Amino acid sequence: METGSTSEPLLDPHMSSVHNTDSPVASSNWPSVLDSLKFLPINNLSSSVATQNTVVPSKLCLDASNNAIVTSATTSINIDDCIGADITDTGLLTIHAYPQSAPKCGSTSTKPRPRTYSQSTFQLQSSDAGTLDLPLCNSTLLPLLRSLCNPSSSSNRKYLVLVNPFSGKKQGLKIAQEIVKPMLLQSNITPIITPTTHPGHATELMSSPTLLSSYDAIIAVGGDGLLYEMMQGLSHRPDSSTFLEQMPFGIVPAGSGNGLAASVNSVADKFDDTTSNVFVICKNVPKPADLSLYDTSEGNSYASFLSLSWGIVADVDLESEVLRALGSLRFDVYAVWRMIALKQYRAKLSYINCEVEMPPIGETVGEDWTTIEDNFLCFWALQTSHASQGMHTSPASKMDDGKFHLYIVRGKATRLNLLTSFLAFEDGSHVKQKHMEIIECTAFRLEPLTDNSHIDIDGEEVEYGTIQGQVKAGAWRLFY
Ligand SMILES: Nc1ncnc2c1ncn2[C@@H]1O[C@H](COP(=O)(O)OP(=O)(O)OP(=O)(O)O)[C@@H](O)[C@H]1O
Repeated sequence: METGSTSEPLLDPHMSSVHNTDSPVASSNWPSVLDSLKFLPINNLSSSVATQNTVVPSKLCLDASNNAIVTSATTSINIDDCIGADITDTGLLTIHAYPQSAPKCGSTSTKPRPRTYSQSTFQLQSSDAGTLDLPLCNSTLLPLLRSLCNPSSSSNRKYLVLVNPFSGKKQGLKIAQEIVKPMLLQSNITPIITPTTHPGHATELMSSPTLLSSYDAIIAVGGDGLLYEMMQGLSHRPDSSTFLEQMPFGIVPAGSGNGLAASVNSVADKFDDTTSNVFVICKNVPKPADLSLYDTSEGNSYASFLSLSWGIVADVDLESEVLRALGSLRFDVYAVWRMIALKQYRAKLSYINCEVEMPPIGETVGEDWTTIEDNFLCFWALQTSHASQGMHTSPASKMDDGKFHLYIVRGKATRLNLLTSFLAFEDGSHVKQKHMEIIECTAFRLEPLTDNSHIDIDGEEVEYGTIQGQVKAGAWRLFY
């Protein structure tokens, strides 16, 4: 709870105008029930009886100029931090908020800070000492507060929360039970927590014909691999494109890479932690995000939301599986080893940067495509800003720009060049390095001419050989 607001609150719940009046019910939209209510702040529920005699009841108002709910001369709650509200049978009103922690003393940094739970509870009372009209509070005050927290929310929402219990350090179920569930409940959303029981389970679940009618959103608690499995099921549904346009998705990080979760926090300007990802979901604003579709020479197709890598990045990602117990440290340890035992990878790369009908994979690309054949060390096609937590690999990527950004290091670069790039991925400064080529395109085809690597889509290995991909701009809806 933030304190310190002493100004007289303004009273327009839709914040469209300023009402210069002493009356707490200045707008016709503001429910008249507020006229008949007093709000007794209760900071500590266990001492509520004692405090009722000493705390002065106040009115509840909206301070439009500060975007805050004001409940006394000294107490205001920033609406942007609120995710929900509820009223108990005994008339206790609780507003659930996740304000950012206070900046360190003397700090001028504008970087996002972690959010922690702040509960503001009030005993509702009738202002004329009569009986509290609880049904009226529930039908007027509560919907108003909930709509302030989540303007586009509806009641009775049910979210499927799919959890991979074996992601990363195997914390998925704990995160779902201890962070996701309470925050969704505070937002008046019913979570249906469903653990996966085997690899491929998420793909199977996403083909269910009743998904759309059963849930209002689907939340993945795991690594990028869980969402990748879900996406393969979703992209092969007969109603795939309409389903993806209608169903909102959320990501909660519990894996070792968590590239999409980090990208979401980055574009939402949130501190990169689990609470921020769930907070973004609770604020309930799904937006269009890009998907890409890949075809392989073996006739398979894959949907992807994050990246395709070949060369050293794919080798590090896939071969480091043996070090899974190290969590995200496995990538650093294995990257050092791969740089010592450096390999050259040869390929033909073709790309185009406009809307295009993809040629069949066995046919040559059109004349308007650019083609290069060379030795490479690194080839990384990125769609989002972060390939994993702490790796700002594609600062120029937007969630819905309809583009791949190809990050390429050719074979003539040195070990030192490569090392400086890997170190610079953390803050995104590799984009300034001479040996790092960046190509923006809407589609590309990669034809490996050596068989000494892997192809990795969103962290998962696919068959090795010619592969081509095209971005489908804004093809799915994601909370970010
Ligand atoms: N119940 C399960 N038991 C064993 N493996 C599972 C289960 N559910 C899913 N998996 C597999 O776990 C693999 C890894 O999943 P996930 O991506 O969630 O975690 P991660 O690899 O640690 O994270 P990241 O992809 O971000 O690096 C997936 O390929 C999936 O097939």
